[in-house]
Amino acid sequence: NYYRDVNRLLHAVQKNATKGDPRSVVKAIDNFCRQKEWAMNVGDEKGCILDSVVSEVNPVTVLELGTYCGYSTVRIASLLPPRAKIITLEFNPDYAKIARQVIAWAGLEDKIQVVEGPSGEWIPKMKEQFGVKTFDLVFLDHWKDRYLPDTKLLEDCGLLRKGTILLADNVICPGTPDYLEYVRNSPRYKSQYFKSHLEYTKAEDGLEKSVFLG
Ligand SMILES: O=C(NCCNC(=O)c1cc(-c2ccc(F)cc2)cc(O)c1O)c1cc(O)ncn1
Ligand SMILES: [Mg+2]
Repeated sequence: NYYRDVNRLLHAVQKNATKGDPRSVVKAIDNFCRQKEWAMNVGDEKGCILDSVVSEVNPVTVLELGTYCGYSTVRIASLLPPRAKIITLEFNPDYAKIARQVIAWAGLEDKIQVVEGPSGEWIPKMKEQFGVKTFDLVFLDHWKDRYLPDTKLLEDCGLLRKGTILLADNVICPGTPDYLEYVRNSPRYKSQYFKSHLEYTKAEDGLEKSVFLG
């Protein structure tokens, strides 16, 4: 089952990665997923696109929707300036448990807050619970049918500012058609597609980068 798999992924990190070295944690997960068991991390190919967007935005406040094992959380956090923070939401408690341990192995606990529960319930509480004003970068990688409702929720809660970047994984596979249609046709976004492949496979997938225009 899914939980046993993610536990084996954690053991591969603890066996093959150097404690406190985020890039070795990323490498260990990619090697495990290529050689042993596929897992739904953003992966190395799309991960490079994620890295370039994070480096370009240089965000101080990041929201990640969908932590899973913490692969992209570690990838993003390893590129952030000293005081920058990531809040990452995960619905599934088993995934959250593994992610906290992967994040600890990478030594990035101080930059990352893992929050368990449904994104639809937590987004409206971001300001009061975490003292967030607006997000500089949002990485969407959770349930594909939640991308659009959660984006509208972020707008309605005033958590996006002029220039906030939304970066969405899996817009082709598994696909997020309603979200794509929205960000590509709404006058409030400027959208761009980065063609790539589904993690660890040859299937097409890609990231959609959308700038909120206010
Ligand atoms: O599964 C939960 N989240 C992961 C969302 N992510 C995905 O579903 C995902 C899936 C795929 C994928 C692609 C091809 C394929 F054949 C199978 C899966 C790839 C990805 O890159 C993802 O990101 C989940 C559980 C739960 O109980 N509650 C809230 N969320
Ligand atoms: Mg994904």
